[in-house]
Amino acid sequence: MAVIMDGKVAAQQADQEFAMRIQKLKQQNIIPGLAVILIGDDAASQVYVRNKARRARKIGINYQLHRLDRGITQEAVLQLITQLNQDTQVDGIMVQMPVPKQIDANAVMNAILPQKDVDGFSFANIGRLWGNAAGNFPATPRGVLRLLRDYHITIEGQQAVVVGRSDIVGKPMAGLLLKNNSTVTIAHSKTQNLAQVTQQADLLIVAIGQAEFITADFVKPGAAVVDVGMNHNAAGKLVGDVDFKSVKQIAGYLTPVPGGVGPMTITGLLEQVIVLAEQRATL
Ligand SMILES: Nc1nc2c(c(=O)[nH]1)N[C@@H](CN(C=O)c1ccc(C(=O)N[C@@H](CCC(=O)O)C(=O)O)cc1)CN2
Ligand SMILES: [Mg+2]
Repeated sequence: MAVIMDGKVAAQQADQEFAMRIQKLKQQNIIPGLAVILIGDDAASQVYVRNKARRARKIGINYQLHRLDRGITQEAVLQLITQLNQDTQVDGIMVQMPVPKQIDANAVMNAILPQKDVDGFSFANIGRLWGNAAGNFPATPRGVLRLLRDYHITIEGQQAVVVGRSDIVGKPMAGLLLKNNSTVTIAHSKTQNLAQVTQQADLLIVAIGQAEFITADFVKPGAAVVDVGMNHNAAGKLVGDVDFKSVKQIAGYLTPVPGGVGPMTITGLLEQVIVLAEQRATL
């Protein structure tokens, strides 16, 4: 039976560490600032943004939410970003995804100053990730790495398979695993013989957006399996991309949904904000 990697507990522990780091910054008169832009009324986004606000404020981050109407123009969003780019109290800016159709997500993300782009979605930061330079990297992959480390799971030299190639999770996850010396394969919906590929994985990271798709026959015995998926099954229950019941019998480690990667995504974001404020403190 797999060890269940508890993202809620790991996130609480991280928050304690973050609160202490922020205390130190406050002694230097630095308060980490995070500005979140939420466009429209996507129901899931409202929940995530609320969770971010609660955790950010609890540890002492100066959190500001900018709620924009679903019909807002791209120009108005860019104007707000310009204003936040210039605000010296704001260390990090992020635009909650997804955005409405009239907004060009790439244009918006690239308008954020690379050093304030806490999501690491701008081309400048993507280049830094793959160019092996220091930069801001996406929250979910950061959170996943932290969770693996908290459970003392070896990353270096291991066969890692990332299933999914999204810009938010799959690609940056692969980049960060490579940076940490895993041997990395990216598989996706067009991969042939997917089970044969995933069966090689010591670290299996799944982000394909298909409810309970990865069953025990995809998993190497003893592997660490990380489920990034969030789907609603036929009964309306929140489930991951991994079939928890069967995979639990064969994996060495497994994340639940909910309570696995989700809370660690917020951890990854908060940590990036604090790192940026710590950099400001050294200026
Ligand atoms: N600009 C960004 N947009 C989005 C990101 C991102 O990192 N940057 N990631 C996701 C949404 N997300 C954070 O923004 C996020 C998703 C899920 C959770 C979470 O805590 N999930 C809970 C379940 C919550 C529920 O009941 O629905 C869990 O898994 O336990 C936090 C943050 C897409 N957009
Ligand atoms: Mg998904």
